[in-house]
Amino acid sequence: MSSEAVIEAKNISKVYLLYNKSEDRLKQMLVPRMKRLLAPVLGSMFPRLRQDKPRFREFWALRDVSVSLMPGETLGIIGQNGSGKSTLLQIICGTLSPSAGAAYSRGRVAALLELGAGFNPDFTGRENVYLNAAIYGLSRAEIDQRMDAIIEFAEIGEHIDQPVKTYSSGMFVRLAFSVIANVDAEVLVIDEALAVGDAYFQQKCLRFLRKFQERGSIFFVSHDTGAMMSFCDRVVWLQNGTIRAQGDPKQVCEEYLAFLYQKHTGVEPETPSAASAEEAVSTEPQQGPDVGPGGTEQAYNGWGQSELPPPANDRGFGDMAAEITGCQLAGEHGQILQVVTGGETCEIACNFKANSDLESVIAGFIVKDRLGQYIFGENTFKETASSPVNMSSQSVGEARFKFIMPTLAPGTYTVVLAIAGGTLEDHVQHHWLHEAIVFHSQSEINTGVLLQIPVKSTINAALA
Ligand SMILES: Nc1ncnc2c1ncn2[C@@H]1O[C@H](COP(=O)(O)OP(=O)(O)OP(=O)(O)O)[C@@H](O)[C@H]1O
Repeated sequence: MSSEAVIEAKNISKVYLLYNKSEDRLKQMLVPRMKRLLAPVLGSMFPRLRQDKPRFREFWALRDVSVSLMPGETLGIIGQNGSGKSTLLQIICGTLSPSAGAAYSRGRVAALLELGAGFNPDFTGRENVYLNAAIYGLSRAEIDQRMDAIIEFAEIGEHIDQPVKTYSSGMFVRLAFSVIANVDAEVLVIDEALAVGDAYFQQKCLRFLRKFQERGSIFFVSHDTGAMMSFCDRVVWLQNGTIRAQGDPKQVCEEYLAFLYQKHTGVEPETPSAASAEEAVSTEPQQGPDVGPGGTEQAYNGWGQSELPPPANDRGFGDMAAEITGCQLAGEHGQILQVVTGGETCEIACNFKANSDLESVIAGFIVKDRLGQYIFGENTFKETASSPVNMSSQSVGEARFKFIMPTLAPGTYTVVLAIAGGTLEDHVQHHWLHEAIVFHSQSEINTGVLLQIPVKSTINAALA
């Protein structure tokens, strides 16, 4: 093992023997042995006894792969389905043995691989925490000491005392992640786990992982090139069990995306055209409420007419001199939008209440993707810079942001809402909500970009 690497996999190969029929496996075990026994006696009479025809074909899931993870490094593995990512991780974690090569690790490695791996389905969540944390070397007393933190992080409430066989996949991943987050690991190995949890928990895990990056190393498998680029120091691209490229995340991901794009050329993405986006802006409001894609019909929420729904989640911070009491993402006619496709007129609205006298109130929002990357946002500062909004204690306020929804890559998005006081450069956060609104994009983007905007394209070529 090289002097500094915390994980080193050297010349790893994994070959599976694939049999056409199940009985071939047994024949493969027995027949060559019988032939070897009989050949000395009968071999001269039956020359075919000396021949040994294999009844399987070899499938190389990995072939001569070497990777190392350095201290403090976050290494990403990308690749298409079946490229060997999980196989490599399992070998690194010691849950699968390689056909050739060897993997070593240094320090406490905590892994989140297959969902439910390492959990006993009949044990309760709490019992599984003891089981799992003990595997990572924690004593009973150490686990007792951390149990509250583990339960708090997982946020699965009373389910902690139910058998885990009753858990949803989301609850599983909450508990499993919570354990690995609390065992003082030096290295975390994570296989696409974040794709399973809900949007809130993904955000929470990402906040944890970003903090963990300051002290530990991470081995991270994902199909998500956005995650790789924002999160990893280095990326390895696996293709058919071998390393196709490795190095700078942006460069490797771009090569990978170019490869995928080439593979998919000919499939036209059905994204809204520039014309349809223009229509969305200029369309006159129709009479009565409209239920758009994913919309829930409800009366139009005009200013002061009705209360907005409470925030989807109350995680956040601030001095609470102002408090966000309600919010929504709505379509052009006030219908709440849970699903967007891009190109539709949207409005984010937010109700808030002053808990003390306030000066120069600013409201803002940020749309984040599931990895917590800020995609777009706006605040009211430029509207209020010349005539600041002041509030007296117990008064209420409302902010609205109207925009055309960009065509976002498919997935779940959350909206940060914040009420602050002061200026953009110098302000105090009264109330910041990490995930005040959750919505989903069902666009057809398949080119790996985060979002598409209406673009009018032309191409000219001179005749030879
Ligand atoms: N037990 C097994 N027997 C035979 N083939 C297997 C076995 N386990 C995995 N494979 C094959 O090995 C290849 C690599 O699988 P692996 O799960 O590592 O891919 P992956 O890159 O993690 O894929 P995904 O992104 O879909 O999870 C696949 O073609 C898979 O079918």
